[in-house]
Amino acid sequence: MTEVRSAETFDVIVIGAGPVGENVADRMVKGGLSALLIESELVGGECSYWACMPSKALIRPATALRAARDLAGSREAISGELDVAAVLQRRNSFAANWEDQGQADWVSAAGIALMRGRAWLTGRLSVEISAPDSGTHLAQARHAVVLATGSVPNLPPIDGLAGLDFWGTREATSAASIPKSLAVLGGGVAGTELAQIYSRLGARVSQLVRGELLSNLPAPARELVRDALRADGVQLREHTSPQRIRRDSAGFHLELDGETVVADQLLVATGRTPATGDVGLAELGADGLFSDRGKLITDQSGRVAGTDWLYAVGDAAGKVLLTHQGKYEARITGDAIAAAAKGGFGGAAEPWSKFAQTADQYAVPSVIFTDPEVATVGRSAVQAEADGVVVDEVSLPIAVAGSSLYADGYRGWAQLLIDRDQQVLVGATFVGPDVAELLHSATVAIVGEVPLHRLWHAVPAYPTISEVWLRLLEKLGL
Ligand SMILES: Cc1cc2nc3c(=O)[nH]c(=O)nc-3n(C[C@H](O)[C@H](O)[C@H](O)COP(=O)(O)OP(=O)(O)OC[C@H]3O[C@@H](n4cnc5c(N)ncnc54)[C@H](O)[C@@H]3O)c2cc1C
Ligand SMILES: NC(=O)c1ccc[n+]([C@@H]2O[C@H](COP(=O)([O-])OP(=O)(O)OC[C@H]3O[C@@H](n4cnc5c(N)ncnc54)[C@H](O)[C@@H]3O)[C@@H](O)[C@H]2O)c1
Repeated sequence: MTEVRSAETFDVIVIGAGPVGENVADRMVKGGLSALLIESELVGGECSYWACMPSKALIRPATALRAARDLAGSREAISGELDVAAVLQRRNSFAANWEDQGQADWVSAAGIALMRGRAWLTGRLSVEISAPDSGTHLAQARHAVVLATGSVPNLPPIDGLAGLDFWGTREATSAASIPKSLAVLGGGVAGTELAQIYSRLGARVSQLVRGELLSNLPAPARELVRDALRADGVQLREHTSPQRIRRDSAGFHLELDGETVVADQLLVATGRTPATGDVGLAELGADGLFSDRGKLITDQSGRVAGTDWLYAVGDAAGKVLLTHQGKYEARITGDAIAAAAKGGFGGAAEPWSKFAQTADQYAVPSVIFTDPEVATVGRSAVQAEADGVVVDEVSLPIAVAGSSLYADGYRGWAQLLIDRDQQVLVGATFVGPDVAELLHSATVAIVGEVPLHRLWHAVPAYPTISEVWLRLLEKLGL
């Protein structure tokens, strides 16, 4: 029989100390509850060590160099190439050298109890923790258990792949050196950002995309990113997928229809799935927790269908796989649990209320940190149509005084989607160097449902790239 080393009771238990788990625990402690946070790897999760932080740290120096090259005057001052060792060193510091003491200290200062080990749901409000060095522990929650277990990479069913030692995004974001050649499988956000990074850091990169590159984007946005990848030397192959992959002393061989791509290293970036398959949910014996697509069914407050005690947030909930949106869900869910524990909230939350994750449906901002950047928020034309909203589209190249001053030969594109009946913004896309900081203006307009006739009075400063707003509104007839 397994020896139980401790048994403790907390108001709430959070499984997974990524950015989302940390935030939901913090919010509940601020709401007056005691919280236990359980982590099996590094406190800080995927984002801090193998995703957002190291990937963006790898990208930035090459983007800054390109920006300097695009300006007469600063271009002439450039006398060398990127210092790859310095780029990797800077990346290491942004990944905290893969040590989590700083984050563990934050957890402790926030008044959250931390236990290291793998958690497993054993029943209603009950969790078992297998700690690497101290055996098995039990923990009981009075009010709620929150799953913030993140997501795991998908493995495409390609003949030969499963047995090979290839890179996932973890290896690509933490690599100590740059391979001479890299084959990237996947044309989503991660594959595209990393294809460009590795090309700019000196690898010969081939990117293989089953369908279209960044297929959810409008065509002109995809075209600008495609052009940039090709200009960086990425061999981009769309509408293709390897039938077989093998490895020998010459490297990885990706066998396509009629040709074989050979590369020293292979990066597989073909999407992620919520990490909810290995936490004891199946053994709970509860029905109806999962949708047909294998995702937990959660309500607006993050509570799992058919339960009054189990919640899921962030990648684990599978609604939006982005750090900032997971942290938004964490704030809403944490507040809902704290309020419910005090009898201040029960039942279903009103849309846009303190306890509803309404922005998940209507206003998710997202930035693809390629160069040019792609910044999107809200609904696409396809999503709007599916919601029964008739939209008017307006788009144009970004060509204003601010953009021409910003870079010689600035290339960009912007699109707004307008709800024809309500005359409010429902979606926006900006593509171009440094457009990420434009995005929040569109997010505010969507969340605030600002009428176009009022938006007309939001005057962009001259000369900034934001002037594109004015051109778009003029094109709409204002
Ligand atoms: C290459 C890459 C780049 C990205 N870049 C961005 C970006 O620029 N911006 C952005 O917004 N998003 C980005 N993302 C997405 C972002 O990383 C995730 O959305 C975010 O990490 C989700 O946070 P989370 O806390 O839900 O999960 P995670 O960060 O995955 O944390 C979950 C934690 O739970 C732990 N855990 C799991 N199961 C158990 C268990 N049974 N017991 C105990 N602990 C457990 C894990 O060890 C992990 O630490 C990127 C993703 C990738 C792959
Ligand atoms: N800047 C950011 O915010 C950022 C950066 C990287 C990742 N992320 C997040 O991380 C998550 C994972 O990123 P991702 O790029 O892996 O996922 P993704 O869903 O964006 O893209 C997956 C890609 O893999 C391809 N694919 C899937 N199955 C395949 C198969 N069997 N064979 C060939 N290709 C296949 C898809 O066609 C698609 O091109 C995303 O949901 C994204 O939100 C965000």
